[in-house]
This record gives sequence, structure tokens and C-alpha cells, in this order.
Amino acid sequence: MYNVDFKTDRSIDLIGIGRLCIDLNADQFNRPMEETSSFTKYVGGSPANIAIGSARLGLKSGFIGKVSDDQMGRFIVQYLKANHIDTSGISVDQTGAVTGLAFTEIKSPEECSILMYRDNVADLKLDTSNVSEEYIKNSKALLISGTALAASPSREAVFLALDYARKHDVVVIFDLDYRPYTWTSAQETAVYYNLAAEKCDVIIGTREEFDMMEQFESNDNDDHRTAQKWFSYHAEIVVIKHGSEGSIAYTKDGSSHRGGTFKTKVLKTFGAGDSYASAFIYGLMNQWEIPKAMEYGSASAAIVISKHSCSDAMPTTDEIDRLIAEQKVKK
Ligand SMILES: Nc1ncnc2c1ncn2[C@@H]1O[C@H](COP(=O)(O)OP(=O)(O)O)[C@@H](O)[C@H]1O
Ligand SMILES: O=C(O)C[C@@H](O)[C@H](O)C(=O)COP(=O)(O)O
Repeated sequence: MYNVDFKTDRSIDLIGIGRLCIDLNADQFNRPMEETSSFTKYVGGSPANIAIGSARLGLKSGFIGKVSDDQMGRFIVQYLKANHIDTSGISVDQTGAVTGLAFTEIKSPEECSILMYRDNVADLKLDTSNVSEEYIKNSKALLISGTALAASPSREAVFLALDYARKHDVVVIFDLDYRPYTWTSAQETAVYYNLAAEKCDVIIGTREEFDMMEQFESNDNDDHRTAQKWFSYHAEIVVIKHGSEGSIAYTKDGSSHRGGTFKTKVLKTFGAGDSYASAFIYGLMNQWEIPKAMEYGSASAAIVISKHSCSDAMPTTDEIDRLIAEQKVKK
């Protein structure tokens, strides 16, 4: 069994920190964005999606982030509130920054891409004065996402949140969430990702994301070696995702578990990772064994990739339980 200790005397289960954005998902499928004429607006941003997903499953979620002082920022906060997420840790930018936009292109179920508009975005303006030690102290877990490390002052805000979390025995979960266009160089990215990962209890990422972090080492895409590296720091669980091939989770006690996938009618591929993470974290917080938490993650992902949005499509426990009951996971 893994050794991740969620303190029970805390009023919030999970606090996400970082990106609160807007997804504009193409209404016309199977065509390039040049030929797309309309988009539907949803709340987006990987840590926001994960917080929403975990709240749908019944966790008490909160968020530390910064939104623009305009209609988009207010839309995000209203949506989070409507989804029972505590927004007291969200501040409003006063410098004229804007909300980041992610336009999604669905050329085919296998060929999806995201075009991000992220100049002068409010989420990266989060600063250390916006991070409350008291708020973090009252939480069982803190979820960080790599994109918030891409620039100052958000980078320092995340490192401060990490320090508070360590100081108060708050479990730190790192979803790597590597978005190259937010960073200036691959070397800078790897250095900051590695510094943050050293402090985390649970690390979740795709093989490609771990490869980016290992660019100064020669690891040859070896999942086992990746996990061992993080066990020599603070990690107790390392999950490496392999898209439609499933995932593998390692625990510090030397065990590994392969996670399969569920059959689904894929509409688009984005959102898989965020829905997987929210349901996997839900499983951990319920003290489930790793294979059961992974099965929940995979089922949640199968549901979200069959739907149009990421955040709004996050399933309830009933929807996930139904899918698991209908299907045996494919390994
Ligand atoms: N085509 C697919 N069919 C079924 N499940 C999928 C598919 N693609 C991804 N998943 C599920 O979602 C999880 C995360 O997907 P992945 O693409 O690796 O993450 P990300 O979205 O972060 O790149 C996988 O481990 C798997 O369980
Ligand atoms: O993270 C973003 O800013 C965009 C997301 O809201 C988007 O929908 C997405 O890319 C989800 O990412 P994934 O779960 O890693 O596929």
C-alpha cells in the first residue's frame, strides 16, 4: 500500500493552484480550424478542469488563482461557484491582464490540436501575496500544474504554496501539464519542473512530459527509471500516461500497476489527462488501492473524450460506476 497521508482534520479536500482559462471548442468537427466558424465557450485550464472534475465526484475543492477583471474572469468564478468550488482563494487582476484562451481544433478523433492565446494572461500574474498559508493549511491536498511555473510572478507563488504545503503536511500532487508555447526555452522548463517535482508526493504526467524533464539525463523513455528517480526525492506515487495505450503507476514500495482503457466513441482527445487525474485523485483520497483509482481515472477519461467539453463533461460517480459496470477495462 502507498504511504500518502491525507490529514483528516482539514476542511478542504483539494486546492488547485494555477490556470483558470477559457476553452473555445470547435462546434464543427472533422475539419481544420480555418474552416471552423463557431466555438462553444467553457471554463478551461488543466488545474481548473481537475478541480471541477474532483468537485463533481464529491470532493470539497478550492482554488488559488487569478482572473481578469472582465466578463471572462467573472464567468470563470461564477462557473466554479456553481460547481461548489470554494473561490475565496481567487483574486482579480488589476493590471489589465486578459483571460487565456484555448481554441480547440478537432480534425478527426485522433487529430486534435489546441491553439492558445496567452499573451499578458491573468493566471500568470498570480503572486506570492495571493497565496494564503492559512488556506493551504486547511486542505488535505494541493494540486499544482507545470504551466503555472512558466513565468514570474506565478512561478514564485507556486513555490511558496509548495513550501506551505510541505510545512503543514498537505499532500502535494503535480500534474505536469506541459504546454510548450507558454515557456521560452526547453532548458528553463526542465529546470523548474524538476525543482518542483522534488517536493511532490504524487507526480502524474505523460511519457513525453517526463522525457522533457529528463533532457539532461539519458533515460531512453524508461518508465521504471523515471519513477525510481522521483522516489529518491519525495514522491510516493508516479503515474505515467500513455494515451490510448493506458497508463502505469509506480509506488515507492516497489510495486507497479498497469492501467487499461475503456472502449469509447472518441470525439476529441483533449481532456483525457485532466479527467483521469481528477478521478485518480478522488480514488487516492478515498484510500483506494492503486488499480481501482486508475480504473476510475480511465473510466472518467473515456467519458470526457466522448463529449464536447472538458470541464463541463466531467462525470459524476454514478456515470463512472455505470461505465465500469458495463465494460471490463481493456489491458
Ligand atoms: N483513445 C482513448 N480511448 C480510451 N481511453 C483513453 C484514450 N486516450 C486516452 N485515454 C485515457 O486517458 C488517460 C490519459 O490520456 P493521455 O492522452 O495519456 O493524457 P493527456 O490528455 O494528459 O495527454 C489514458 O491513460 C487513458 O486511460
Ligand atoms: O489546459 C488548458 O488550458 C486547456 C484545457 O482546458 C484543454 O481542454 C485541454 O487541453 C485539456 O488537457 P488534457 O486533459 O491534458 O488533454
